[in-house]
Parts: sequence; C-alpha cells; structure tokens
Amino acid sequence: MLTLRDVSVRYGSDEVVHGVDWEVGGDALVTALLGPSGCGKSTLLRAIAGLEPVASGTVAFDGVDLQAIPVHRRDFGVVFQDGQLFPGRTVGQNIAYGLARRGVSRAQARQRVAELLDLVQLPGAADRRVTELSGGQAQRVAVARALAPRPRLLLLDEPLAALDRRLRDDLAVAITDIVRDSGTPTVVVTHDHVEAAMMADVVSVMRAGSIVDTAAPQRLWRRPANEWVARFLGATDIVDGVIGSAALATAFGAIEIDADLADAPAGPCRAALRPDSLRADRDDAGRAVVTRSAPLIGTWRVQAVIDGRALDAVSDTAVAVGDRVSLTPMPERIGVVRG
Ligand SMILES: Nc1ncnc2c1ncn2[C@@H]1O[C@H](COP(=O)(O)OP(=O)(O)OP(=O)(O)O)[C@@H](O)[C@H]1O
Repeated sequence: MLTLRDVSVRYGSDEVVHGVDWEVGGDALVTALLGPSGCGKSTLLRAIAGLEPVASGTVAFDGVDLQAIPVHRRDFGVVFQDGQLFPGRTVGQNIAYGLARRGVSRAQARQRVAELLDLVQLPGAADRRVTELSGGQAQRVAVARALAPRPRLLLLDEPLAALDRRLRDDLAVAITDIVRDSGTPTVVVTHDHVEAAMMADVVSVMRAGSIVDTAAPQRLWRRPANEWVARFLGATDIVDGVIGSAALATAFGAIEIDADLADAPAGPCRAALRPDSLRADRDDAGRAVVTRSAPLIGTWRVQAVIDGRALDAVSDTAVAVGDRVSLTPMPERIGVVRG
C-alpha cells in the first residue's frame, strides 16, 4: 500500500502540490488520479516515482519511507504519455530492458518477454522495430516494459492522451485488463472522467494541488464532495432540492431516494444534473419550453426553460424550439452534492 502524508511538491518557490494525504492500494487495484490540466497530477505521480523531490511530508510503501530510496530501487513501473520506447531497439529488447539490470538470464528474459507480449496481445512481436508500431501498440509495449520486472506498483501518466478517441476507449479497456490480469496495483493519471470511470476501482479528484474527493466512480458521481467536483464529472446544471424521508423534491418533480443517496441528510440540498438526467417529452400541457434542440444519434439534446431556468435534457423524439415539453427526472442519473 502506498501512503502519502502531508506531501507538498515545489518548483522553485512555486508550490504545486499542497499537503496531500492519500492512500493507494488496499482493496482497489486500479486508482485514477483525475483532474484538470495543470492541477499537479503529473507532479504528484513523479514525486511518488522519485522523479521529483518532495518538499515536505512522506511517501511510504508498505510502511517504509521512500525518501532515501532512488527511482530505480522503488520497484515501481512508470509509463508516460508518449510511451518513450527506445527507438533503436526491437519490441523484445524494449520489454527486456529492465530485466538484464536485475540479473535475469537471457533465456528467462526471452520467456518473460513472450509472456508479456501475450498479455498485451501482441504475440510474436518481439523482433518488430518499435518505429513500425501504431500509437496504441506502442503504448501496450510501454505497459509491457513497465510490467516486465514485476513492479509492486504501476504508475501510468496519461497513457492514452496521445491517441485518438476511439483508440483511447479500446485501449483504456485493454490496459485495465492487462493490469488486472497481472494483479499489479496501478495509479493512472487522467484528465478525462469517462476514462477514469472506465479504468479505475477508485477515483481521486485533484484540484489546484489538493485531492478534493476520493470514491468509487459511481459513488463519486452520485455523492460528489462539492459543486466543483460535480461539474468536473459532467454536471451541467446544479439545482436546489429538498431531501425528505423517501424522495428528493425539485422544481421538475420528485426523485426517489435510492441506495446511492441514502446517506444524504434530510433538508435542503443541491442536486447535480447531467444532460441525460432529465427526459423531455413533447407535451402541450408541459411546463417547460424548448429553447434549443440538436439531433444526436438516436436522441435529441434539448435545452428547455422551466420557471425561468434553462436546463439540459434529452428527448427520444424530435422536438423543436418553441415546443412545450414535460421534464422527467431519471433518478439514477442525478447526484446530490455532499458539501
Ligand atoms: N518542471 C517544471 N518546472 C516548473 N513548473 C512546472 C514544471 N512541471 C510542471 N510545472 C507546473 O506545475 C503545475 C502542475 O503541473 P502538472 O504537469 O503536474 O499538472 P497536470 O495536472 O499533470 O497537468 P496536465 O494534465 O496538463 O499534464 C503547472 O502549473 C505546471 O505549469
């Protein structure tokens, strides 16, 4: 288990990570560190790897302070955004790179390279030149190289950022399968909340140098720590509500309190809505009026005004600007802000 206590990191006099307390591992195999660009995610990851000095606080693994332990002795695998494979070497030589230094024999290294190529679904690719690989293949080789020495922790810094959207989704699933199959506790840095939810058991949200929320993806969305976290996770509207004994009352209707919301205290609250949290149905007696409508695939993305307030919604049928609609909340797509 990785344990950070009050960790701060500075570049010169500029502190970019502020007193972070964080635990990684335990029941969660994959942990995402999620936050907007520039919030300090990479800096924190680099400090954990030993690539950046810690200005104050402690980084420990299984109770051992890592302060005096250099990067190559920490037994952590690291993969950066662009993989950083050695261009002059083959795929097999790249994967075997960390093994020779650990005194692994050539025959054992060949065997381990073959195992890892199977794991990352590039069997038989050992003799290929890395310059011939696609972006997605290169990232899988980078993950194989990091896993080859059987690290006790894998650190992935935006491993998908350089790839296009479709490949990112495929590779997010592939990399998660790979690290789960290898059983290696992993931290993955990302600025994409969908990617974080696809890959991780637990997501920690970072804002301006601090970790502001940590929970399983579903919990994070249903009970975000604050409005900023809710919006960062895709909320487009935050509305007032009142929690009663069995329902959350809002201006557009009541929502049943399900298990995810069970710990929300009774009384006034802020409900977080995504565009798909409200369904719009054309209804001449509806209280909302459509002010925007855009066709998506098989659905319409709508903006409708109710009681003077514009809300996002989705509709299964075509609706036009000026149409009256009724808005129906989709309970499991609505979060309640914690604080
Ligand atoms: N080597 C450096 N020297 C000085 N400042 C740096 C250095 N590296 C990063 N910073 C600054 O530290 C802050 C945090 O950067 P960091 O790269 O850790 O953020 P990030 O959340 O990983 O962002 P991104 O998603 O864009 O990579 C930023 O303001 C950045 O400009």
